[in-house]
Amino acid sequence: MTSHLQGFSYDHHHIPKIGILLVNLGTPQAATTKELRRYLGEFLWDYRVTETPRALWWLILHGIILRKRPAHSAKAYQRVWTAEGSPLLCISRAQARDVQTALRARYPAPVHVALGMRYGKPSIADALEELRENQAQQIVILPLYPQYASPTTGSTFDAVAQVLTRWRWIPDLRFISHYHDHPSYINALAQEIKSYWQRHGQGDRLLFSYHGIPKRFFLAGDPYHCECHKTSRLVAEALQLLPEQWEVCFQSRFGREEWLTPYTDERVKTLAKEGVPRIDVVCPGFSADCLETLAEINEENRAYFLENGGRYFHYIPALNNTPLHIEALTDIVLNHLQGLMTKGASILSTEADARMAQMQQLKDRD
Ligand SMILES: C=CC1=C(C)c2cc3[nH]c(cc4nc(cc5[nH]c(cc1n2)c(C)c5CCC(=O)O)C(CCC(=O)O)=C4C)c(C)c3C=C
Ligand SMILES: [Fe+2]
Ligand SMILES: [Fe+2]
Repeated sequence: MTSHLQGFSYDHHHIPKIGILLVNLGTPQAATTKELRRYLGEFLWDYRVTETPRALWWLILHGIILRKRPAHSAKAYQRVWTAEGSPLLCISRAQARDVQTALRARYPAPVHVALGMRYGKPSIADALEELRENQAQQIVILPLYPQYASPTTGSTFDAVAQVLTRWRWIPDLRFISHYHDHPSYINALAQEIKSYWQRHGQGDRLLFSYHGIPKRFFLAGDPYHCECHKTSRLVAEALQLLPEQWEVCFQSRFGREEWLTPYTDERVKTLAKEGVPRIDVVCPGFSADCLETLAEINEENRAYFLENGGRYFHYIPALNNTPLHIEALTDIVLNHLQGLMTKGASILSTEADARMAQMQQLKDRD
């Protein structure tokens, strides 16, 4: 079926099939010391994560870290583990399913969404294979890290590129390197916080807590710190908060060197000691609840706050697969798909929109 609107010849069967690759960090397959040793060994061997000379790091990793940390981490994972396994994996699966449903409702060509984990399973290789089997001709890669960081987003790119070195025929590709200021993402955060406050009341201070990175990476030019601050400022503006009502802090430091500051645990203790009775903590850098939010924030930092004289500690859950988050992720993908569709044609973005509408009409006629 061919249509000749606005000078474009458009054959419905030539609308390319789209593959979406959602990626998150990954998680151990069981909350056991043995599996944690394997998982942490893979994760912490990634040069993007440590940027330490290999020979030296091998000695530190195998001689020190992998002796004690796996048992300690296994205990932490056991506290958050569910009947269906790791929360991060369960939630990521639900996100992939729901984004696929939403995209199929909004995009006129066949869409398949696959989930890949940077470390562990399902791997990025598994997910790309799933897209290949579904004959995806164009692939959009969406790492589920709103703020770009080399150890997370950059490492995802490396892993995708590594798999593609074995592909004969490389599809059209689009890599979404960040969405820290996308209006739909900011809106989802602001609405979820507002709705939380409507149900539980609003605290005296809102802490935006992000996973840290070594300060060394920031000084070398990683945009992560800046993007965390921008997300927080945009959400605070959307909520019409005064400067004294919110602050940014960084959690989950690892190793001895200095990381991004202020540290979440120190701020939580200080606020309690200063007599701030109630704080709300939100973690916009985690697209899904995981060990770092469920155990570190909602258990450990809650305890620090209450032990030091704080009265009420409220953790506002991650966006997970809430409808507004799915809508935001779908919007982000669609923005990039429009870019892919206009490839090779010199048309303005308004005309690209018109073409989308035209394709939708073709679909409706089927
Ligand atoms: C959201 C962004 C993340 C950044 C940036 C990040 C950097 C980073 N992380 C480590 C070390 C560890 N992180 C661990 C867990 C973990 N980290 C993220 C996200 C970011 N990390 C998530 C979502 C998770 C949870 C995974 C889960 O299964 O629930 C761990 C493992 C747990 C533990 O043993 O503490 C380590 C180790 C470094 C070194 C780093 C930046 C250089
Ligand atoms: Fe799938
Ligand atoms: Fe981490």
